[in-house]
This record gives sequence, structure tokens and C-alpha cells, in this order.
Amino acid sequence: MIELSLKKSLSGAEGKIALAISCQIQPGELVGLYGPSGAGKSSVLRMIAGLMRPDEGELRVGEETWISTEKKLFLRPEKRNIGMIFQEYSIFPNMTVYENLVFALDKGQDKGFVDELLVSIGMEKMAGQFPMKLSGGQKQRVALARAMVRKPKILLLDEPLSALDMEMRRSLQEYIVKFHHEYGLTTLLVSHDASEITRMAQRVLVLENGQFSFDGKPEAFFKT
Ligand SMILES: Nc1ncnc2c1ncn2[C@@H]1O[C@H](COP(=O)(O)OP(=O)(O)OP(=O)(O)O)[C@@H](O)[C@H]1O
Repeated sequence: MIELSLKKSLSGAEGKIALAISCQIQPGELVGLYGPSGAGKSSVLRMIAGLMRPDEGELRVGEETWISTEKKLFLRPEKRNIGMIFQEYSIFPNMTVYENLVFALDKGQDKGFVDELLVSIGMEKMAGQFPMKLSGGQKQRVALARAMVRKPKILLLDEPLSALDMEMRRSLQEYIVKFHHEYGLTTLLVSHDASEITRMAQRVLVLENGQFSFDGKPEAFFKT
């Protein structure tokens, strides 16, 4: 279970936001994170990943404490077993698909898992291609596989589909849901797309004015 209670003062073009959020996420949940632009959705993911420090609060994952400002505890990002995908394609252009995946392996980790992932994303025949030759959807499939190489238990997705056309978007949605089930993940998906969240997630957290203003079934929120 992920249990978080975090505070962070954010400041941007539209002024200050006092982010003060708390929630519990059960293992195996696929949760959508929705809210207006600039509400702090990416910041929530970044704090979970260890890429941003909260001003105050606690983050517990299973038996581990990843953040406790009270105990002055902050687990480094590389120690957190997390996979992450962003909107922008984050694969290395100078490496083939295969090399991109192998590069993400832990020291001493078996390369066999890379072959399994290539099959899972339907790209085993494209292992020798460079990203330049791939479509946006294929690049994001590689990014998804790369995020999975170290067998994370948590997958954080920051609008990974928003640069894709509808057909590729649908296809990648299916890959994400498949991976979520196949690898027993707990997944958090930031998206601006109500239909995407409704299709993929069992639960949506709506971030507004620094707080979760809704926590429940996507159908219940988006029908209003
Ligand atoms: N390290 C930081 N410290 C303080 N404020 C920050 C920091 N990083 C980002 N911000 C500000 O926090 C606010 C929320 O940004 P964030 O990217 O988390 O929102 P978002 O909901 O993901 O937005 P979008 O939907 O447009 O991607 C912005 O005003 C941003 O400038």
C-alpha cells in the first residue's frame, strides 16, 4: 500500500499553490490523477519518485518509509522501485530499441527479461531499430518496456499518451493496462482526458486548489 500525506508550496506563473494532499492507494490499483493545468499533478508524481522534496509530510510504501520530514528521512530516487514514463519521449536516440532496454538493466540482471519485454510490446522484430525510425506510439511502447526493466512495483505515468493520435493512444492504453495486470503493478496515471481515465482507471483522484477534491469512481465524477 502507498500511504502519503505531503505538503509542498508550489509557485508558478499563476501564483502560489499550497499543496496539501493525503491518500492511500492499495496494491494493484490503477488510479487516475486529474485536475486543471498547473494544479500540481506532476509534482505529486515527482514527490513519489523522489525527484521533488516535500516541505513536510510522509510517504510510506508497504513496510518502507520513503519520506518522513519529521524523521529527516528521504530515500534517494534510485532506491525507489519505480517505473516512470513522461509525455516527451525519453528514450535515447543514439541507441537501438534493444540497447535502450539493456541500458536500463541493473548490474548482474539477466538480459532474458529484455527479450520477454520486447515480445510483450510486440517489438521483438524491431529490436535493432533506432528510435528515429519509430512512430510516436512505438517510442512510447519502448519507454513503457524500459520503465519495466527493473521490475518495479509502482508505475508512474505523466501524460504519456497526450502526444499520440487517437489510434496509437488507444493501442498504448491497452499495453499499459496489460502491463499493469501482468506485472502486478500499482499505477498512477496523470491525464487530462476524462474518457481515458474512465476507460483505464478504477479510481480517480481530482486535484484542485492544492487538495484532492474528489476520490472515487471515474464514472461518478465525470458524469457530473
Ligand atoms: N520545484 C518546484 N518548486 C516550486 N514550484 C514548482 C516546482 N516545480 C513546479 N512548480 C510549480 O508548481 C505548479 C504545478 O506544476 P505541475 O507541473 O505539478 O502541475 P500539473 O498539474 O502537472 O500541470 P499540467 O497539467 O499543466 O502538466 C506550477 O505552477 C509550477 O511552476
